Amino acid sequence: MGDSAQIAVMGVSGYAGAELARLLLHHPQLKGKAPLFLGRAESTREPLAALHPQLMDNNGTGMGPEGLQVEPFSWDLLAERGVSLLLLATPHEQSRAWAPQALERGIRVVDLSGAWRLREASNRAVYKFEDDGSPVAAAAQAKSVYGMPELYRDEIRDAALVANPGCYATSVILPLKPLVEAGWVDLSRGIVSDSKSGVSGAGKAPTAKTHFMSAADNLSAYGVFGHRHTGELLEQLDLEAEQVIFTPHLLPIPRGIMSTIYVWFKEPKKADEVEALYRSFFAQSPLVRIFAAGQLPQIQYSVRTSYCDIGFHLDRGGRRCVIVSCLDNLLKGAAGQAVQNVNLMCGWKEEEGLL
Ligand SMILES: NC(=O)C1=CN([C@@H]2O[C@H](COP(=O)(O)OP(=O)(O)OC[C@H]3O[C@@H](n4cnc5c(N)ncnc54)[C@H](OP(=O)(O)O)[C@@H]3O)[C@@H](O)[C@H]2O)C=CC1
Ligand SMILES: CC(=O)N[C@@H](CCC(=O)OP(=O)(O)O)C(=O)O
Repeated sequence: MGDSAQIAVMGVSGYAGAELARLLLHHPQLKGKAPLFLGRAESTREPLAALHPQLMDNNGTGMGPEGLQVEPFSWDLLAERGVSLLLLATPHEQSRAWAPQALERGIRVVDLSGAWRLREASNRAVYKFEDDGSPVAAAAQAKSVYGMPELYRDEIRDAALVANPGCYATSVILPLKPLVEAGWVDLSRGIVSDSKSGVSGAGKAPTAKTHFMSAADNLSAYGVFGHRHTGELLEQLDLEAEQVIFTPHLLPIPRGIMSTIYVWFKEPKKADEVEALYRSFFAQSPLVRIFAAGQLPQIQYSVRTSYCDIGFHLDRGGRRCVIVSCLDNLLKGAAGQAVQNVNLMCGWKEEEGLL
């Protein structure tokens, strides 16, 4: 598919859409083959650079005001332009409606929303999808691959529908997966993930929660025992609800996530064993950076990159371990991971255009 892929981005006017546009416009495999950028069906055509001046170039031929346009969405336009891969950076409900329609037309999809991430109806219930259980939704769900390349690289290559993971979920699943899979974690003591996100995680529409007066100079917890990313943790780490407590917090910064994760090991471990396990698990994963034992990532190291950074501290007894992971919610938590999936689907190097 690689050379012939015509990519389209729906939701380019949003935060994640803007990052998708930036990454794809600079992608080495897409030189001279700009994606089709789409707005709502009822929108009017407008220059991409008018919407996102940060994407303007200085010669007026490429991304400048006379260059790329954002077109109103229509399936006819997608057919006319030969779109073969559609990126949906749209709310869950829109992605839920459009992904099956794209699949029906033979168009592959990478969906950045939560519409297709969850296998279990009990975990999907948090979204209250009206079509849940319908044959169309069930058929699309059956095709959906959880878009975390570090876990599902091979399945993603051939997938028709890739469900890009949640931003918090990425920051919790990646650091826990090696430890849980190795059977090291004492699940009877439970796992706690204390996770914090910058405000762009909530999207561009201002709300009471994200209003400057609420978010600035503040730190608040929310979604306790009920955040919709909990289901992703349970499914991807094969955990029972009682085995994990995940609490998100809103940080007064524009972007970036830090998850501080507390686990007990069943048996005492040495720091170099833990580091070796991480290094071996992610040896083929160019977008995960493992910090040396005792060194911890900070949000500022991974913000505006597509990396997930992981570090840990082990206590002297070797059983209590605090793991810290950081990523940029709009990149490894959204658009960067989506482009990583596009790379795999097109047969390109996983990290192409992302380093
Ligand atoms: N922000 C983040 O950190 C992350 C976001 N995501 C997911 O990615 C998706 C996009 O998120 P984000 O960019 O933050 O959201 P934004 O709110 O910033 O952007 C949403 C986009 O969807 C479009 N849109 C909204 N409603 C409709 C509609 N009814 N019909 C058509 N288009 C519509 C908007 O267009 P318009 O400008 O016309 O309103 C805009 O382009 C969401 O599903 C989100 O859950 C996933 C991981 C992280
Ligand atoms: C700070 C903030 O509000 N973050 C969002 C998570 C963003 C994300 O990952 O998006 P999905 O909606 O695609 O799951 C939240 O907690 O709802």
